[in-house]
Amino acid sequence: MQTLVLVGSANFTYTWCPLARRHFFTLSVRHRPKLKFSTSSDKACRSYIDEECDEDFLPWLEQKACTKISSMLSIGKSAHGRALYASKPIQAGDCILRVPYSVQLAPDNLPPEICSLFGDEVSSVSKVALLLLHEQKMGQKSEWAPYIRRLPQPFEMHNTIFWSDDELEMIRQSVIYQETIKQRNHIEKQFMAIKPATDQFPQCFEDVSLKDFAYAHALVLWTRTFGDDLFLDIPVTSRAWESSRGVSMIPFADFLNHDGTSEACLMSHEGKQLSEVIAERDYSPGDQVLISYGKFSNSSLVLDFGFTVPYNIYDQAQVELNIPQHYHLFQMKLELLQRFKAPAIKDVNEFSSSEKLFTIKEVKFASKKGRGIPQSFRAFARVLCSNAQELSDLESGAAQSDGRLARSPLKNKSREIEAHELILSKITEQINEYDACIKSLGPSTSQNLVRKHALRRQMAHDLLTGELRVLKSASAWLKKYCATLLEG
Ligand SMILES: C[S@@+](CC[C@H](N)C(=O)[O-])C[C@H]1O[C@@H](n2cnc3c(N)ncnc32)[C@H](O)[C@@H]1O
Repeated sequence: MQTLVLVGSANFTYTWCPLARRHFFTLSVRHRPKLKFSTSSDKACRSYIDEECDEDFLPWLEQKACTKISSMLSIGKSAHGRALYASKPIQAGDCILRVPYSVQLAPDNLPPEICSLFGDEVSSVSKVALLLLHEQKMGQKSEWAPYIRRLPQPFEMHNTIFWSDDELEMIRQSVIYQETIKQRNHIEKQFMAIKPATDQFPQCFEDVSLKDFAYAHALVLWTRTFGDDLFLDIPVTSRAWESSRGVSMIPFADFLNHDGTSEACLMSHEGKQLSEVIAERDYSPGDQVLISYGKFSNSSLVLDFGFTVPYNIYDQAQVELNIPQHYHLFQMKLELLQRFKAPAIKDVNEFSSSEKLFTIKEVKFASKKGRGIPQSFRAFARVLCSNAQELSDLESGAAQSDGRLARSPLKNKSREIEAHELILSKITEQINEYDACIKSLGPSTSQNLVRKHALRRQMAHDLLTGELRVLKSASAWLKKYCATLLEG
């Protein structure tokens, strides 16, 4: 992306785009729709405008907020649903939208008599999900009706929790398969937790099923990305941001679509009690304005947002190392790894299960250090391949340095090769499985596929090919590393 604008201050909190805590944001212009240009730029950007939504939505929201929200953006239609387009020339530094907290939907919008019945186990996301269902049930009487009816319908949602068993089978190879099941279980537990309270208000929640709740939950969704040290424990939401009011849905701003290469982000300004987006560059009328939801891999995107991008530079793959309990000096190695608290090993249970999932990112072939393959993974393999004397050397080496075990190449070259070949063999196994899985997806052009299934098949393809690309990059680097050691 191009120029960056410094807009941060102590009063800003940056959410929804968790990594963009760098105090600068950019907006990007992509997928400019084919416009029928006329002499008037105003006319030019009208051909893709969602007339029905554009005419009443913003005036309604501005009236509710008692303030101007945007004079520069129009609501339009894109290949990815609703989107925001520049309606007039925008210059770098312009504030293109500003949504006060007062017109954001947060847990405290739920009637207090309902909220007071919830225990701590009911999450903020579940509360906002219930709020959506409550407002939906009120129909036109809801003060949020113009917003609620513009939210995607269940049939438009493609998060993996909504995939059928057959569809999920397409991605069994990916860690997303298990994450999807975990997320379904989480939603079910949340539903059980809210039910005693909602049962007391049949007028508001009668007939609300787990399916309805899962739909509303996915619109707000809080989850954690996994396997990536950078993202661990950082909340991710599908249409919601987090502010001092808790997880909040921000009407209008949530019509912005995602571009992973953009640095753009929506900022919440606690002092002014509003969320805003500042333009960092000029826009012409008709440009679609996109922001980044975060530096997410396709696995995060498909799980949390229900879409993938064809080539995702943030893709990553998980490799599992299963070590048999009878492995040479198994207990001694586990004890050593635990004592030195290698980041790869979190707790005793993980040790005794003898399994570890490592997250790999794309490795540049020319990279000297093999950036992308976690150091913890290589250290783990080094420890596993060492004999008793070498373990003792590793232990004293760690104690004398920064306390981290086996971070440098093993002195014994053939042992270093053995450790990396162990990783390589796991990755090769996985590459073969991914290859087979991708082949079994069948051709993308099959006439027999209904649109929904074709879309999900394409997502499965994007997901698997991205993870395969990452695995292959690691494999190529490891082969080169071992060959160099052999030659040396
Ligand atoms: C915050 S909403 C953005 C507005 C949305 N298009 C709508 O119609 O309301 C996020 C949703 O938009 C869609 N979306 C956003 N960016 C996308 C992209 N780059 N590719 C595909 N779908 C995208 C996905 O359905 C996603 O769950």
